[in-house]
Amino acid sequence: MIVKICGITQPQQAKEISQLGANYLGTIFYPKSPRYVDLDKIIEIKQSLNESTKLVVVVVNQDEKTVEELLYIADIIQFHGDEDYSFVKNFPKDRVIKVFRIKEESQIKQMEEYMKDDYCLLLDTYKEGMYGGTGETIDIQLLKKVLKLYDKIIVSGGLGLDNIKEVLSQIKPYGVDASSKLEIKPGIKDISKVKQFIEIVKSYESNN
Ligand SMILES: O=C(O)c1ccccc1NCC(=O)[C@H](O)[C@H](O)COP(=O)(O)O
Repeated sequence: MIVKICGITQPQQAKEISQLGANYLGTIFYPKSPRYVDLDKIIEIKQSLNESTKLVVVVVNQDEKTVEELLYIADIIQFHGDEDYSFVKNFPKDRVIKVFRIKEESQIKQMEEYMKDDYCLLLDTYKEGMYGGTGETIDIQLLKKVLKLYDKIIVSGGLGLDNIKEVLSQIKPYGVDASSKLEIKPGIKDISKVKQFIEIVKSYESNN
């Protein structure tokens, strides 16, 4: 099971979290986010990672040229905005995570073309006026309906030490993603919480 720790802003923390065994490490290339990092910082963070940790750069409605440039640095681009399939299909699908902020079952239809083409999807909490990093727990019942249809799903949205065991007792996703509940303040992770989160997920995976 993939463990993605997102919203990293400091190279030193990136190094520590990479060494703790995170599979993916996310950086936010979206200026309105309190976790925003610019290209220079993303490069510094990339240089801090060990070989086994992939760098994910999160974008929101970014232009095609910028995404192409980001792909020289990022291992994976996470489309967290309103990007449609016609835009997303321009990029190598093994280096793409497409996000759906889920609020109703009717959205499943929009996922179908991505499912057909074996994209990795990330399902996040829907919150009006926010693209991500809400800290609010995702609708588990709706999540279960999607997981019945497709495996390659990273689950996100308000995951933390208070709920990860309960969530994993109900679902076995392709991956999990966490950000704000593992922070001291936006963009600054609580390394002890991150360590515990990764240990819980990895031990759950090996015992089930
Ligand atoms: O984290 C942000 O500030 C953010 C802002 C805008 C778009 C995406 C953002 N985060 C992307 C992620 O993948 C987060 O990990 C995901 O939304 C879950 O966040 P949280 O509920 O805080 O764990």
